[in-house]
Formats: sequence, C-alpha cells, structure tokens
Amino acid sequence: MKLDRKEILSVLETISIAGEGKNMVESGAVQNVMTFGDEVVVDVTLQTPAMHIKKRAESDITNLIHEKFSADIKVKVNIKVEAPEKPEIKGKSIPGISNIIAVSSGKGGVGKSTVTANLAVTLASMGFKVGVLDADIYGPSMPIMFDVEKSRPISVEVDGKSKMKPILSYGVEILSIGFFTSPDQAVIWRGPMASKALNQMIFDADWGELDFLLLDLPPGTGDIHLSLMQSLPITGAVVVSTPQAVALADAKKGVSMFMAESINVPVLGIIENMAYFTPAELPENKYYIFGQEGAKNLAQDLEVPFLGEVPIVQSIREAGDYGRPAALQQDSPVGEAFVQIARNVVEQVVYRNESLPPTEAVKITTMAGCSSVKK
Ligand SMILES: Nc1ncnc2c1ncn2[C@@H]1O[C@H](COP(=O)(O)OP(=O)(O)OP(=O)(O)O)[C@@H](O)[C@H]1O
Repeated sequence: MKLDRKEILSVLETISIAGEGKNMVESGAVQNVMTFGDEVVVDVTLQTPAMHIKKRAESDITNLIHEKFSADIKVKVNIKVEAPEKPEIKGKSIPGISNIIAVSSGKGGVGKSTVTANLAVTLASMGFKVGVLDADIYGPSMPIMFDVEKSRPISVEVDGKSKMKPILSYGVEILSIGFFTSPDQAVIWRGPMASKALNQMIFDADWGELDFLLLDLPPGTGDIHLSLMQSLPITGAVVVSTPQAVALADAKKGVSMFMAESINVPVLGIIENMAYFTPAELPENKYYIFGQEGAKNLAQDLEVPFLGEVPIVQSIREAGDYGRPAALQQDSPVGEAFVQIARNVVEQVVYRNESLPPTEAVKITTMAGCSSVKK
C-alpha cells in the first residue's frame, strides 16, 4: 500500500504526550516522518527522560498507525530525549530536605489537615523520612492530631548555631505555629509576623534528613501562600477538596494559583476527601453526601493527576481528635486508601523530579504582605 506522509502526520496530530498540552506534531515532538514501502519511521524528540512516557509515545504511535492504515505496516519510532537544562534552584533550598510538598485547599474545613497528618504517617510507615510544617496560622491542628499539644520544641546546637528541634510523633517530625500559642488564644498573627515565624520554623530548625516535608497551608490563596512560595522552592502542591460544588470552585482557584505563570509550582494532583459515607455496619453501601466524583472530574478537567479518595469515616474524625491519625491502622479501609494516595503522591514526585527542573522560589516584589519575608 502507498503510504502518504501527510496523512500520517495528520493522524499523529491526534496524540498528545503526557505532561504536554499540545499534540505531538504541534509541539514539535514529531521531528520527521519517513515512509519506505510498507514501513514508516517516525523520529520523535521528547523533553522528558521518563521511561513510561517514552514507552507510551511509542505504543500510541504504533497502535494508531496500525488502526488507521493497516496492521501490516512496520512502524519504527526513534525517540531522542532533549531534556531542558536544569537551572540551579535560586530560592534557599534547605540542606537535607529532598522534597517539599504543599498541601492546600481552596475552602476551609474540607479536611486538608486530616489528609496531611494521615499522608505523613503513611509515608513514614513506608520507610520515608517525613516532616510536617503546620503553617495553618488560623487554625493550627497538627499538635492535636499528633497528640503533642503540650509539647514545646527545644533548642539544640547545630554547627555552633542554636536551632529549633521539631517534635517527633508517630515517626513524623513536626513543627507547628500552634506550639507557640496557647490553645485557647485567638490567633492574631498579622501576615508579616506569621511569615517571620514560619521562616524561622523552616530555616532555623533542625529538620535533619527528610525525604518529604509536608506543608499544611492555611485554606485559600492568600498572603501566607505567597510568602512561603517566595521563600521556599516547593517541589509540588497537592490540593484537597470535597466533591461539593462550592469546595470545587475554590479548589480550582487553588490549582490555578500554583499554576500561574508567576508562581509556577507543579501541581502533583488532587485528593478527594469525604468522597462518600459508608456506615461501619453496611460497608458495601456508599452514600455520596457531597456529590459524586466532583474532585475526580475537576482533576480531569484541569488535566492534573487524581491522587485518590478518602471516605467520610467516623474513625477519621475520632482519631483526629484523639491524636492518633486513623491511617496508622494500616489494614483498615482508611489505611488502604491512604497507602494508595501516598503511592500516587510518591509516583508524581518522582515523575515531576525526572521531567521538570527544580522549582525556583517565587520572586514576588509587588504583593503587599510579602515584603516581610527575609531576603
Ligand atoms: N474523611 C473524613 N471523615 C470524617 N471526618 C473527617 C474527614 N476528613 C476530615 N474530617 C473531620 O472534619 C473536620 C475538619 O477537618 P480538618 O481540620 O482536617 O480540615 P481543614 O481543611 O484542615 O480545616 P481548616 O480550614 O481549619 O484548615 C475535622 O473534625 C476532621 O476530623
């Protein structure tokens, strides 16, 4: 059969490469298409060395040509990788901390802190070294969730400097703005004070070696978020939402804040919390109290990964109040849900680190409230 180069190109226009918005012809990934009798050779240049993306591009091209023309065609896909040069991190990286993950939510009360605490203990139980920085200045909840409400960080000498020692609970190193306020005191941090305190907990703390530092951000998209992104090279952000329309609208704003060109923090994905309710006595029954798969659909619409769902379970609330994250019970449905989510988060971090350069701390010079961050 006579193969036409142009027809092949137009067929390839229907394929896009994971992580790139445009199709592979428009993005310039397809460099050349040659036909020799019943053989097609496609030269492709990818921007990422990730093996699964290479394999996917190869199989997508082969399958589509077989499907659209003939299964007898010999397809050869030559893949070259031209990864963009990795610039140096310009923000202050923290020695010893490999990945900083911001956990955020657009709306308050959707379970962002609960998800942070449970994700942290799950990652720790998988053998990772994990820290949590509770940056929720309006309602720091990590001290209660980790049962260390009465603890106060001590000062230790590291290389001649005195540093704050995080509190260790369930294998997770924790610092919280809550350690420095009394529980019944109304939080009256002004933006600059809070930013200064957070900077101390980040840079003047003895975190040691960590694979993951999870940042529990305040809800919304405010000053504190910008300050933290300005002072820290955040590896990626995770957005927590319930499936409810009002929460989703705010989650969307959260995702677009991270994705804004001036901020550019990779979004690792969305977690759906309170996805459905299952009564303990009827585990097969699922009630979609806040709507069904709203956050999953949002992830699809925004083309960001969906990291998993957590049901509404009484034990999650009780465990949070009692100070023992529910996911510590690994064989339970909650424990299993968090293992799945933690695996997906790790996978996304690995993929992100393979395919993108390190995040630069955002340089914001005009936003009110950010000038307090130490230069
Ligand atoms: N999946 C769940 N099942 C049952 N209860 C939950 C679940 N997720 C969160 N909760 C409960 O909902 C309440 C709010 O959760 P949490 O404090 O984690 O929310 P948040 O989004 O961090 O709130 P904030 O806006 O204060 O930061 C808590 O009492 C928590 O125990």
